[in-house]
Amino acid sequence: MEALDYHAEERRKAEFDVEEMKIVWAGSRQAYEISDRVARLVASDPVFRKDNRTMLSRKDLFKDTLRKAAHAWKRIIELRLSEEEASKLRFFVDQPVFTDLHWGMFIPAIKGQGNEEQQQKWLPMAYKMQIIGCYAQTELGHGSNVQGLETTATFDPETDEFVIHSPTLTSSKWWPGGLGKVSTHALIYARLITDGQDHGVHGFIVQLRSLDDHLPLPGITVGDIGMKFGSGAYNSMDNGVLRFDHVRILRDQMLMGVSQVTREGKFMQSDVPRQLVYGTMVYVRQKIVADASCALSRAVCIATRYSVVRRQFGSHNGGPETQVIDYKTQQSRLFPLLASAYAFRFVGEWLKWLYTDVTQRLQASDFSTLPEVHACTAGLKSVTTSATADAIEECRKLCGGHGYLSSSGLPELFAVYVPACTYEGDNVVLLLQVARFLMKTVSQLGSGKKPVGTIAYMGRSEHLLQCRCEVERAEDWLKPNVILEAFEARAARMSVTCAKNLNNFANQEEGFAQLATDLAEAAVAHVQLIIVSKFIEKLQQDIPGKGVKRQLEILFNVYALSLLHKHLGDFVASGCITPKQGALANEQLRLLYSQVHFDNPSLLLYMVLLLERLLQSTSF
Ligand SMILES: CCCCCCCCCCCCCCCCCCCCCCCCCC(=O)SCCNC(=O)CCNC(=O)[C@H](O)C(C)(C)COP(=O)(O)OP(=O)(O)OC[C@H]1O[C@@H](n2cnc3c(N)ncnc32)[C@H](O)[C@@H]1OP(=O)(O)O
Ligand SMILES: Cc1cc2nc3c(=O)[nH]c(=O)nc-3n(C[C@H](O)[C@H](O)[C@H](O)COP(=O)(O)OP(=O)(O)OC[C@H]3O[C@@H](n4cnc5c(N)ncnc54)[C@H](O)[C@@H]3O)c2cc1C
Repeated sequence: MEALDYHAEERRKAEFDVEEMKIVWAGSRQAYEISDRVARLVASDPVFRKDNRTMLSRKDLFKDTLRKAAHAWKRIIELRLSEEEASKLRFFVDQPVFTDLHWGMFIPAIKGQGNEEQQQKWLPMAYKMQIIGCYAQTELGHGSNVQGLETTATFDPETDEFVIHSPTLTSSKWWPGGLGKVSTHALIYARLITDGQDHGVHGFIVQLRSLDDHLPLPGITVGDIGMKFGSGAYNSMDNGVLRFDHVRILRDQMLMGVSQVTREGKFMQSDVPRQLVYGTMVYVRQKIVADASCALSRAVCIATRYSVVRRQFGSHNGGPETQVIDYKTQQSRLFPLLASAYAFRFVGEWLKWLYTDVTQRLQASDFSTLPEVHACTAGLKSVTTSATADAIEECRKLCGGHGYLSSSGLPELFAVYVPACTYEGDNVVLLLQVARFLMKTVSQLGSGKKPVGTIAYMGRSEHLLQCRCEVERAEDWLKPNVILEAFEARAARMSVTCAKNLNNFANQEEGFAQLATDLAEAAVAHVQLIIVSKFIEKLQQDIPGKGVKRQLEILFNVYALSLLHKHLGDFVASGCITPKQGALANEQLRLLYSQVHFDNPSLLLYMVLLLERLLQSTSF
């Protein structure tokens, strides 16, 4: 029987309800229906074709992108699509486009940092796309260090204006998406200077190009920064360079929701944390976490299908060669990636809730969860994008030579995805922000301030510092509470060890610099605990559909135990599990991969079809 027919037979036997699994993946029936509907809309529209992208010149690729953006906008208006449907349409168009920054950063920044009048002035034009904005923060000389930005905004009380200027070459704005060719306006971040005093970095709306002929306005030098990694990929985006030569803007073009400058030039810091100026980055980081599961599921879908169809070696008496999916190494490389896609999906769902919650709290001037939201968005963005970028490359390698062909889809997926490890915050820099949050929490343990939320486990560090995992047999590792305690103990012990070692240094800053690598690793342990705990919480929910919950339990165990195996050094070095227990976890992992194999060959195929069917629920 042909392998593919065989699949059809096996697929029919798949022991879980794929339609229900699709809804689990989408988050709700409504979300699934919207995605399915918009996916069909995009797939049936020839304007949105993407099979030619890697063959186009940069200029033709950019023109193609503009055509798609204009057509998409037209379809959104014609069909009166909701924001959620429009967002899905943008997702399925599936290439970096200037609208990402207009809708994803320029508008949210005005909403989050502008006052009422400014929102009423700018948002209607932005929503109608009468103006196109970009988010111009990074400069040639500074990206991670926002407080090091050099562009100046000097208040001139004579004329009630700010003078925007690029004093040095390194102060040139560099990288902003949509800046190179399209944007008419920019939200620029510059040093606010009034009465000779530097008040740090604030946001200003500056018009760059004429709304009549789209030419740069006087004092503005602007252009594209050129080709980027890969052929098609991110080259559909006009990342640009921007310099100001004493450009004058009205005082009310400084975003005044977080701080203000009066007519007399007096700087007023309202009673909100200055870090709200960073709020747009926090918003995008939480979106990037949700997007990671999509990119990862696409790569795993390609690698699974290849692994099922590809045969190599192992032919007996002229019979068919072995499917590469049968190889233990293929399974141990592929299955954790599928499990990660679901893990990132669920933690992304939770993070979206956390972000919505903090937004509501901010409206009531409740800043209590801001530090945790910063740590969670920074940490999860760092860990999920690093893991996803590595996973897409692993999927390429899982597909042999074919994985290197553009037509496999993997090279383009990789080239578009990998900058996610850098933009919206370099992943190492963000981990160090998480570490700062962890050290602050540990330092407050004795103060009686009870840690809450994702850091609550630190309140049980007494216990976690000496507990021993209750694992005598491999199957003990199938208990969620055993896994959770192991991950909590690892995270707590790594943080407390760092905190103790910091005390060996003359000052916190010196200690932080010397122990940065350990601190980053402690941050990863904390973030991986969050992902594991949110997967467990998902499994505690009511999950309808025959066999759906069972499959998710298998995926949870594959995710958690493959992580434990990968970081076994941390777990053993921190003493929370013994080498023997580590070996039992690995044994259980092999059983998870191959338990179907021993039952009977067709069941192995069934496991693969299970993977495929799981993936079908992701690849809408
Ligand atoms: C098809 C067509 C469709 C058409 C139509 C469609 C319609 C469609 C409609 C819908 C379409 C929708 C599309 C949407 C797409 C979205 C995705 C887009 C993709 C993305 C694309 C790419 C975007 C890329 C953009 C970019 O890349 S944009 C630039 C990103 N750049 C960075 O990310 C800089 C990192 N660096 C820093 O963030 C800081 O520099 C630094 C390190 C924190 C130090 O900051 P510093 O001020 O020095 O502070 P510290 O001294 O370290 O800390 C001092 C104290 O403040 C604390 N604290 C620091 N922060 C924060 C903080 N936030 N919050 C709270 N606290 C904080 C810290 O905990 C400490 O607290 P304490 O310990 O004192 O208690
Ligand atoms: C595709 C793409 C799109 C982008 N879009 C935009 C946009 O629309 N708007 C915008 O404003 N910016 C944008 N950026 C810029 C992006 O935000 C920056 O590249 C990013 O913040 C990193 O800053 P940097 O490039 O200056 O690197 P740096 O901050 O100089 O970091 C360089 C290296 O040094 C390391 N490093 C730096 N500081 C530390 C530290 N304290 N401890 C340890 N290691 C450290 C980092 O890990 C990194 O490896 C984009 C970038 C890319 C690649």
